[in-house]
Amino acid sequence: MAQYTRVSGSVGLITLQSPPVNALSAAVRQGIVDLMQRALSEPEVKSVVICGQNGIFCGGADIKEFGGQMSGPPLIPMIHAIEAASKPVVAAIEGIALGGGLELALGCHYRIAHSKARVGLPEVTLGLLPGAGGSQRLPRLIGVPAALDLITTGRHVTAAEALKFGLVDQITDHNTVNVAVKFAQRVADQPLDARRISTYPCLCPSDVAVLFEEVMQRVRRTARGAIAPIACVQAVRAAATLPYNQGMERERELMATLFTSGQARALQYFFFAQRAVGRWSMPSGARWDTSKPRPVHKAAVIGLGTMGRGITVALAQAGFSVVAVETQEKQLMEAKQAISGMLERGAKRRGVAPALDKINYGRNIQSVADVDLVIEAVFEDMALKKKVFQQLSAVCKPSTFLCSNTSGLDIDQLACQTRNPELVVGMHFFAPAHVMKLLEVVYGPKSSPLAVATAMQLGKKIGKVSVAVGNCRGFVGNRMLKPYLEQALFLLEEGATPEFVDQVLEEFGFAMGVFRMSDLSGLDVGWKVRMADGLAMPDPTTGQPTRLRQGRRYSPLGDLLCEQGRFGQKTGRGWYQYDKPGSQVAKPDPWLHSFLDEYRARHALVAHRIDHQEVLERCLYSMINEGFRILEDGIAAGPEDIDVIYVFGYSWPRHHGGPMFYAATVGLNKVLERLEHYYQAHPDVPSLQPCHLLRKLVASGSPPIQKWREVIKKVRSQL
Ligand SMILES: CC(C)(COP(=O)(O)OP(=O)(O)OC[C@H]1O[C@@H](n2cnc3c(N)ncnc32)[C@H](O)[C@@H]1OP(=O)(O)O)[C@@H](O)C(=O)NCCC(=O)NCCSC(=O)C[C@@H](O)CCCCCCCCCCCCC(=O)O
Repeated sequence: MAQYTRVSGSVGLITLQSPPVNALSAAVRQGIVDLMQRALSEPEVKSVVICGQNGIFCGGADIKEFGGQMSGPPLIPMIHAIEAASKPVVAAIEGIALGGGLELALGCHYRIAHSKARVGLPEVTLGLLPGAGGSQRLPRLIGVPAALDLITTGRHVTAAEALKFGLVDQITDHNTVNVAVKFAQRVADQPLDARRISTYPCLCPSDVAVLFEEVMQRVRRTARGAIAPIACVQAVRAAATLPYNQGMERERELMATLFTSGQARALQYFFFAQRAVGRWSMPSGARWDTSKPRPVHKAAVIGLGTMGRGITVALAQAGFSVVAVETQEKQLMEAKQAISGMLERGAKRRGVAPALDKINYGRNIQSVADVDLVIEAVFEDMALKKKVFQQLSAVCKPSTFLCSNTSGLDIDQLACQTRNPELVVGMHFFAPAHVMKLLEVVYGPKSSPLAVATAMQLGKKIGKVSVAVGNCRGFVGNRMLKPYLEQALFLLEEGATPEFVDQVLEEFGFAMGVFRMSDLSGLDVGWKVRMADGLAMPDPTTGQPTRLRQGRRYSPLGDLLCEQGRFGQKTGRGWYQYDKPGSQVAKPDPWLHSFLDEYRARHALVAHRIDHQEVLERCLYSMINEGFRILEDGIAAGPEDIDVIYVFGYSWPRHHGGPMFYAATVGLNKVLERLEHYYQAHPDVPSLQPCHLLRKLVASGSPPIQKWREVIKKVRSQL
């Protein structure tokens, strides 16, 4: 919807009204078309201002409409009509002008922005391109290099940057609509020919062909199989090389391909999934909208290893006072230096002062007595963590929230060490903690909704996408990783190489295949966990068959490498070889290939040809199967939670939507059928046995992912 008022006698003011972001729904587009006609037909009206209600210009096309039948006036002719109008039209940009919102503003003859406004063309993040003329007008207005940057990254720019680009004509700190109205009055009689961007020539640098080639190569390298960034470059190339009308035709063709693509559907699903995880719920019925967080002013971090340092930086950068504790003097000094460096580099990048004074360092746990919330980040050892929680419970004020950054240990056991177990939750950060967006907030059986709400809010304040999950070994992310890693090792036993498995996973879109990732994070990390679990013991000590543990197939390959001191990048050898310890360039290692041959011979394993499909299906479907088990167990409330965790925490390619969305795209019946096939071939691998919920969903006709929660509820109520 849109509203029309006449202001100052001669200005027609059109206000977009569609909360929360004034998206260009069919009703809004209809409103604009009707009200533009009215403004143009009223002789007293000499110029027009378009603005949005509640201090927000426009968040772009209404993404919710994309899934269904589009109705109402189309955007492109609407914007053309505005540009062709005989009276000046001024966009008054407050808050945001994004996507179709900015394209609307580009169709206006002038743009006035509030100094705090942000503008951009983020369509690429939704699997689209700026398909309402944005790919053709923006390069004509601000030049090809800047337009390529904005359109291929989808980044939002500040009003100041927009002014520098020439994207807006003026910025103001005052009431933008009032300033725009005055401006509209001033330009009422000005000729409009020079204000219609579609008539501008597209100014290109002399080496434009080289520029496009370079950008295309960069985009292909970083897109990890996403098609929209490539289409964005092609659309801007059309602006640079073709007359406007032909460029628009090319934009339409490219958009038509993207609009109906699976990638666009996945990315749009993911847009809403990211927002849905904020509306958390617990099996007890506690919810985000009925649980109030308590404010946190001062926090503490215990243990300043890699994780503790990153968490300290994230808290300080967000303005929290932090007490950072490390008991060993030498480690404390090293940590202080490292944290200061991280803060200084971050501040330099963002053009602000480093938040060094937000942190007080100490060696004594007593120094956290008055904080509101503590995040324990000591070594991943249950006995050690229990001791720390006992100390914290004795030292801190009774209302202090005690959180653990464990990546998978039992939160309940930690809660049991404290006086107030209801104030204990997991806050599982991902390394590097000041960079990675994901935070798993883990509630145990005793955690209160207050503690969950507080940790979720703290996560939001430090810029994380926080997902509330239940307490189980590995929580959501690491629990699903286990069958994935396991399958990768089994594939090596059966004849694959690390390079081949990684190549398949990287072609699928992971930033790194499983073995390169394992070399990066260090093979010894998992080895220590397996030792603690009594799994990684050499046979003579336990009398266990090498390839069987607790009645299940087990691959000791990772343990055998660790026994040889091959811990990955840091030792210069792992699943790959590196020029020197610490080097990041992974090279296939002939030693490893011989080692695998000998291993197979020793265990009478006959290598068979493993193809692309088998790698993908076994690695991904076993992980997805665990995802269904997690939903069945109530550890995650819905598939969106799992998908957000995987995209933000495990580099799952966003254009595949996340593992659960991917399963829906592949078809649940196909996933089930392939798991059945592999389980039959490997009956000693329980993670390949299709879980009950997956069977139930297939039996219910494989409903769309948005309806899974209903089936999950039924399955859980029958447990
Ligand atoms: C706007 C934001 C920055 C606000 O952030 P904030 O943190 O304040 O709030 P939230 O993110 O939580 O959002 C609040 C609330 O609003 C919902 N929402 C936000 N934006 C939209 C939107 N654009 N549409 C619908 N809903 C929106 C959000 O979901 C929240 O609600 P919820 O209930 O979920 O909590 C931030 O929200 C943001 O970044 N928004 C997205 C901005 C964006 O990406 N805009 C671009 C949209 S795409 C676009 O504009 C496309 C246009 O270029 C062109 C369209 C042309 C269409 C032509 C179609 C041609 C088709 C051809 C097909 C041919 C086929 C054939 O030939 O057959």
